[in-house]
Amino acid sequence: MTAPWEEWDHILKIDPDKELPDGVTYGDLCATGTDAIEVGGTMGITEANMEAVVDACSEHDVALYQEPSSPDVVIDNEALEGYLIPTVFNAGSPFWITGAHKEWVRIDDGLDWDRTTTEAYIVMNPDADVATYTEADCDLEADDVAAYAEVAERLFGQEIVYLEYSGMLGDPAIVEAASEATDEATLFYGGGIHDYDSAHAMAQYADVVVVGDLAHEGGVEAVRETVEAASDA
Ligand SMILES: CC(C)=CCC/C(C)=C/CC/C(C)=C/CC/C(C)=C/COP(=O)(O)OP(=O)(O)O
Ligand SMILES: O=P(O)(O)OC[C@@H](O)CO
Ligand SMILES: [Mg+2]
Repeated sequence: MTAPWEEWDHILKIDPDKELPDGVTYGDLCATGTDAIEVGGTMGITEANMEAVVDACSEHDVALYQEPSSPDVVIDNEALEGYLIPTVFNAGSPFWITGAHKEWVRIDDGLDWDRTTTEAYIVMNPDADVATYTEADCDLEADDVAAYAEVAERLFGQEIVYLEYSGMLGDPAIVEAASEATDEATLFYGGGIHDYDSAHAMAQYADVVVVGDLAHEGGVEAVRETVEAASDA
């Protein structure tokens, strides 16, 4: 059976702790042509702000996924297609690799495994909240990244490898290296995509590009351009 993300080119990541630009609604963002909305962020995430965004998007015809940053913000909402759970391969503490996951399973006894998948994160921008939060070792060359991607796919059976440059545009040569190192896994790229060209540059090598801050800082047209670039690439 094909997983949904194998068919995707573009994800819009909405951070429930951030405002939308003036005049932009969640409905407008859902209608940009993106393949899926991922609701998540690192700081300031609560069950309440997660619910609010999921409810606002649920009236629109787009696949909705939650990407929780910790077990206590996972919500049980029928509008969700599924849960994409990060595990940070280059984290400084095992808590962000398997520890938080163990706590989640220990505390919650009704997990919906059929709708739950992990994302094997490789965090690349040392200045991003997610890097400080997980104490990630971002001092990685292309061959390190390629090796992490291969380990994620081959040794850990990860369906999704996520190259995360949150807040900055990454190096296309590194995205290319990760792409060459993966075969079955779907490669997500996220970070700094702000227009057609930046989306196109990353989508040449990544299977799926993730656009985050632009949803909060740009306009609907800017997001739409990135959707077009991802499908053209
Ligand atoms: C086990 C469960 C349910 C959760 C744990 C999940 C893990 C390991 C989370 C650690 C990595 C993390 C915080 C992922 C969240 C998604 C993400 C990277 C959002 C973008 O981060 P930034 O752009 O740095 O954050 P802000 O935009 O909020 O500053
Ligand atoms: O916010 P930006 O920089 O677009 O990054 C997108 C996403 O990868 C963040 O988790
Ligand atoms: Mg961000």
